[in-house]
This record gives sequence, structure tokens and C-alpha cells, in this order.
Amino acid sequence: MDSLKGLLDDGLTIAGQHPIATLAAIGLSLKIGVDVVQKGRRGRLPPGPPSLPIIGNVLDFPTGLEAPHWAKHHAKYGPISSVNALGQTIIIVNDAKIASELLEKRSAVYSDRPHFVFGGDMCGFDGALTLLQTGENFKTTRKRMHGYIGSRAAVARFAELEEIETHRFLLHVLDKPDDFFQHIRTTAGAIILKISHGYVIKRDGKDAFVDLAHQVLDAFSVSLGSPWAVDILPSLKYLPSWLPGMGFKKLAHEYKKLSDALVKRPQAFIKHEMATGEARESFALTELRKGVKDAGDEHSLMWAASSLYGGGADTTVSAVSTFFLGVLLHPRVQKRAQEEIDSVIGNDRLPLLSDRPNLPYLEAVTKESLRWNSVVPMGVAHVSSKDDTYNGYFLPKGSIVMPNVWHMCHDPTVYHDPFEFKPERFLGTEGRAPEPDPSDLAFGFGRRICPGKDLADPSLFLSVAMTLAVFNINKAKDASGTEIEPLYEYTPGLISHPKEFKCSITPRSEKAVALIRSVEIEHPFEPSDSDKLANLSWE
Ligand code: HEM
Repeated sequence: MDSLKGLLDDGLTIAGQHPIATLAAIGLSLKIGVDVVQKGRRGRLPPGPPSLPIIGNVLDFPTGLEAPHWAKHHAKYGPISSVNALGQTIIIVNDAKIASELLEKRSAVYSDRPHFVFGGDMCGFDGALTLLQTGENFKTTRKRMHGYIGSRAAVARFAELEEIETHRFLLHVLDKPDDFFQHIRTTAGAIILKISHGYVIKRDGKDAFVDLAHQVLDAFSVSLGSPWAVDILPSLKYLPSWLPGMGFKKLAHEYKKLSDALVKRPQAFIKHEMATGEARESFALTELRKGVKDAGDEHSLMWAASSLYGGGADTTVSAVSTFFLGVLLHPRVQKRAQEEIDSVIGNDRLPLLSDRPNLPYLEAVTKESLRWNSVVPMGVAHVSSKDDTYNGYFLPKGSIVMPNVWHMCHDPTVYHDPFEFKPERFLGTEGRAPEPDPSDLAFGFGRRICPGKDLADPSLFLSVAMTLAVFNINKAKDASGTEIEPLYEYTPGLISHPKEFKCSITPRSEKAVALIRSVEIEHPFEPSDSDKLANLSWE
């Protein structure tokens, strides 16, 4: 693992740009030595590779894709294994049943998160729900989100917003097909910012909040993607900045400005909108109207709203991109899906969410897009808050538990031909029973399960159904007319994306073009809120 090696080599600053998802999200809150010393006394840890004194298994960590690396433990050590990094026990779970036993059935024990000195305390990301440790703030934040987006009934009121924004996505693709990755991101941003803060993004040129969120996600990934020396020796943060090796303090200062902006700029926006009577319905507005106890409570609430944006901005984007790659590489899937649309919906209108029960093959394509590549391949690390035992193994308090969702979704004993994009697997054909719904794994587990699940799932379905209703997706051709073979490669890190690939996206017919363009008349773009931000003071 590059950055931990870097840590050992050069001490104080580890510009760990390499987002090691294994530690990522996860991030290690390292405690030197303790578990290694105590393991013998307290019981047998799950099996794993032999470890070196002090550094443990640091040298066994992957430098590339994390999930396939940890999946090898399944064959070598069984479905639950363990490693340690500088004394921190890390449990790797390569089996869906065990993940459910520990992270769901025993979620009272396995729902905490690691503590990050650099990314959390110093850079200010400790307010993000993904990093919140269990306690009152965590409970209140989850409860607030649950009330607003935590069930199918609650999110039903966003169906129209998701349908309109996905229709607008088609328009963007029609006008600039080569920029489809960008359009996927814009669409996710438009939906989530409207829901979280009632904010309308700018379509022509850069939007201030979308841009800010990208900068923040980068900073988040650098500050949490790999451990920093100060995570191991927290007292380093008290040394004066002028000492050599204190560069991390300057970086933390810059990132703190970004994390502040992520929370305070939208807060200033919504306060302004409330004062002028223009505030749109949103999560932040609804919760502010219910009343906050004090400034601290308001700050937590604004973090909750920004966590929605942070959690929703990149994840759905990955799943929709995987769908494009899946059908590009499997033309027969595209053909069969289009036949279903043509026979059930016809070509006078676009499929809507209400059509979902009548479109079983498209439903299966949606599931397969979540399974074929896992958006969050190693899940987000859970931390245990008590000593525990499982199947004769001792799992010490403070263990980091990493569910290898990617492996569970490619387990050949559960999913036949797991590397094929085969939606039929969910329909129970060829004499087989339908295979399990991957959303039970893809959105995480127990008390930490993704709070945006019920928003993301219909969004993905609409992207699948509306895109295939009006477009053909084919391999792009180079200047000599030869087809360009798309890459089937994914990025490492907490959130895994297909590496950008080219494809040719063309409307299926003139009628399809008219259908796409109808959104310009039926739902013309609203004026953006972006320009209002320039005059708002927030610092
Ligand atoms: C395809 C889309 C998505 C996938 C695959 C996904 C997956 C996940 C996963 C695996 C986790 C970690 C769960 C755990 O720790 O066990 C998570 C957490 C989270 N997700 Fe999502 N997510 C998606 C979309 C969204 C959306 C649209 C939102 C916002 C509306 C969102 C907001 C969050 C937040 C705030 C957390 C942190 C929860 C906590 O730590 O308690 N996600 N997501």
C-alpha cells in the first residue's frame, strides 16, 4: 500500500493522493501495537497472512483495485479473515451471510466509524454523516434523513423531479452526446441539490455549488483516502507550523475552508431564500422550520443537508455509467430491453416510474447495473464498539470491518457467470431460480445503510429506461471507421467508477428526437440560483 509505505519512509506528511479504498472511507484510525500484543491472550482472530512485528500486514495491502485483492482471502483463509496495520485489526468479510450476521443482526455492536485526526478533526469533515461516530448527533441526523427520504413512501413525492431531470438528461445527451459522463454528473447534482437545499443549478457554464462539491470530494478523498502521520501520533498537530514536515497543517487549513464552505454557503443561501420568501421545499428548509435547539444543532442540520449532496453526487453517477458500459458491451441486452419498451410503452411517450412493475427486463437491467460493478466495492468501514466472537473467532472492540461487496456480488456460487452482464439472472430463466437482489448488498448494512437508497434506485431505473427508449448506444469509431473497443476497467478508491470510455449515442428515430425535445416546452429550465451566491456573505 503506497501511502502506508510512504508513511514509514518519510514520516510526517503523506500526500496520499492514492485513494486506497481499503483504508478509504475507512480510513485507519491506527493504534500502534496494542491488538497485536493482546490477540494471543483474548482469543483467536480470523485467519490471515502472517504479519511482521509492529507494522503487521502493511506490506500486504493492495496498490491497485482493492476488492479483487481482498477477495483472494476467501480462497486462502475462508469467508472471514483478518489483517492488522500497525496494530489496528481489520476484519475482511467476503460472504453476504456473515456480513448480514455481523453488520445487520449485530448492528448495535458494528455501527461505529473510525476516528480521523487529520480528515475529521483538522480538515473539518467530522460533521459528515459518513464519518459521524455513534452518539446523539448520529441518531438525530439519521432520524432527520429517514423522515425525509428514508422510505419509498417518503420519496414518492420526488418521482416527478427525477423524471423531469432524467428527461433533461436525454436532451443534454442529444445535443452533446460525447459529453455524456458530464451530463450524468449534472443530472445527479440537479436532483440532489434541489432535494437537499431547494437549489436550482446553472446549466450553461460552471455552477458554484456543483463546483464546490467537486473540490470538496477531492479534498475528502485526499484527507481520508490514506492515513496521515498525525492520525497515528495525534500530538503532532500541536507542533508549530514553521517546523519542517508540518506541511500537513497548511493543507488542513485549506481543506477546512472547503469543508466550512460546503456547509456554510448553502446555509447562507437558504437563510437568504427564507428571508425573501423564495425558499423552495427542501430537506434543509423542512428541518429548519421544525426548529433547531441552538447554533450547534443548526450546524449539525446543515451538515446533514450537505452530507446528502456529498453522498449522492458521485454514487448514482457510477451506477449509471456502469449501465452505459454494460449495454455497450452487450448489444443483445440493449435489443431485448428496447423490445420490452416498444411492446409495453410504445414510442409515443417515455417510460415513467409508474411503468416499472410492467417492465421486468428493465428492472433486471437496473439490478445488473448495481451488481456488475459495485459502486462502493469494499463498502464503508464499520467499527465495532465491543469485544465479540463469531464462529469461534475473537473480534476485538475497535476492529474495522470491511465488507467486500464486490466479491459478494461476484460470488459464483450465488451469481452464475458473475462477470457477464446478464440481467436474465434476476428473472429466473434457464431452469434457475432468480438470483438475489444486489441492492441488499450495494447500499450497505444495518444502522449505517445508505439513507439515499430509495432515491438512488428510482433514479437509476429512470436513466436505464428513458435512455434505452430513445437512444441506441454503440461502439464509437475512429477516423478510419474502425470500432473503438471500450475499456472494461474501473477506478480504485471508495467509490469506483468505470474509467471513461467512448461510445456513439444516437437517437433511435425522428420521433425519439421530438420526444426528447418536448421537455423544452413542457419543462423549460428554471432560472438558476447560482448567481445569487456571489453576494451572500457566509464566512
Ligand atoms: C447507486 C447509488 C448509491 C449507492 C450504491 C450507495 C451506497 C452506499 C453505501 C455502501 C454506504 C455505506 C453503508 C454502510 O456503511 O454500510 C452509503 C452511505 C451513505 N450514503 Fe449512499 N449510495 C448511493 C446513493 C446515495 C444517495 C443518492 C445519497 C443521498 C441522497 C446517499 C447518501 C449517503 C450517506 C449520507 C451515507 C452515510 C450513511 C452513514 O454513515 O450513516 N447515497 N451509501
